[in-house]
Amino acid sequence: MRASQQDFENALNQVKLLKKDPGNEVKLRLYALYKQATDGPCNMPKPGMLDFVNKAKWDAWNALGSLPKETARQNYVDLVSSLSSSSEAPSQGKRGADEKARESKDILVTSEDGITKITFNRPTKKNAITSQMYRDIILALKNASTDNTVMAVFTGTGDYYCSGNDLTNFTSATGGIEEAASNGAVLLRDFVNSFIDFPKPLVAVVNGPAVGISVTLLGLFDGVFASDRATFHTPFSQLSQFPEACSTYMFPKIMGPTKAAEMLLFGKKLTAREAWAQGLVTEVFPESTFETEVWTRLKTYAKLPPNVMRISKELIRKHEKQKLYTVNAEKCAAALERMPREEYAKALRNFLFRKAKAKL
Ligand SMILES: CCCC/C=C/CC(=O)SCCNC(=O)CCNC(=O)[C@H](O)C(C)(C)COP(=O)(O)OP(=O)(O)OC[C@H]1O[C@@H](n2cnc3c(N)ncnc32)[C@H](O)[C@@H]1OP(=O)(O)O
Repeated sequence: MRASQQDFENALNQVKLLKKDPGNEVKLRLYALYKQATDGPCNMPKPGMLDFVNKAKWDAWNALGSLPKETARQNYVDLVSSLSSSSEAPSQGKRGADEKARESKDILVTSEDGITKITFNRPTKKNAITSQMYRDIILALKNASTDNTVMAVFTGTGDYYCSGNDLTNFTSATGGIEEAASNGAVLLRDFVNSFIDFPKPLVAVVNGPAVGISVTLLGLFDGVFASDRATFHTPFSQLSQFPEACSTYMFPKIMGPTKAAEMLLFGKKLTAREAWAQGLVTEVFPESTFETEVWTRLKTYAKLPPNVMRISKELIRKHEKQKLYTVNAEKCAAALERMPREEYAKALRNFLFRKAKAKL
């Protein structure tokens, strides 16, 4: 099958997220194929002998002669796909071997009655998600995809469901904010893809306030059961960040564009009942009976025929999957290229030093 314009655009985003520098030779080839696919055969005057960089680029493009645009586009997509898989394969192999045995204290994974329960378990930090927790969740979902789990359920320990990304995650990166942004973008892409790909029913038991990525992800869940104590807050503009987890696509679909903008642009915090009225939450329960009622319900659902639920989910998700990957890759690329670094750094400083300021 020929690569479409959309495949080409996905590949352009994919290149920005490569974990390893592919080297000059490959970069020249990518440049040449890109130019051929977009502008056609080389039409630039030859640079002078001493203009080494532009001369090398011109040579690579010119060498493609009259290769048709469509073929160049296909070759570009194929080359990026081979680079993406070769840069990911070794680390995934390694991860599979040593992470399986890892005990995670901040993400608890238990299995009972066909339900794999994945618990944010860092209550002293309101269950903020560290880089390791992202990796633990990717692994937990991968395992639950293939073992005898019927459904996976997320919940939190303590008074919060989850306070979102740990804002100190990338402040200690040795390579500064650029390295932090690049590592964060790759981790985020893999993390969100693991929710897009999860093949079985996925449910959130929102026991308390939810912030940031723990809210945006809910658009990818099949059921969201909330205590009436829960709130839903996405303060992205306040933090100089862009909404992630495909929420720019899913939230307008779920609640309509103006209500989605109220959350994602203006950071309006919703009560559980408001979130239910917008369609983000399936059902709200009184705090006093929340745990008993929800878990009784989920145990009943987990007795439904697993294969039928899996195939139904596949039929529901199938037409959206490619779109979701694209939206996810776009957001990660935007975080790398378009995030206003100064404003973000200022928002982080405000959070990190807020307690000291409050004492003044
Ligand atoms: C690679 C993937 C990148 C994905 C990006 C995702 C984007 C997001 O998720 S954006 C959302 C980020 N989250 C926030 O902005 C919330 C920040 N936290 C707060 O506003 C408040 O802590 C709170 C409203 C959640 C709770 O306030 P409260 O006064 O009740 O408690 P605190 O004393 O503030 O918190 C207790 C303790 O927990 C630490 N903490 C809470 N949330 C976070 C967090 N998100 N990151 C890091 N640390 C957090 C807080 O600093 C306190 O720690 P100390 O007791 O050590 O001071």
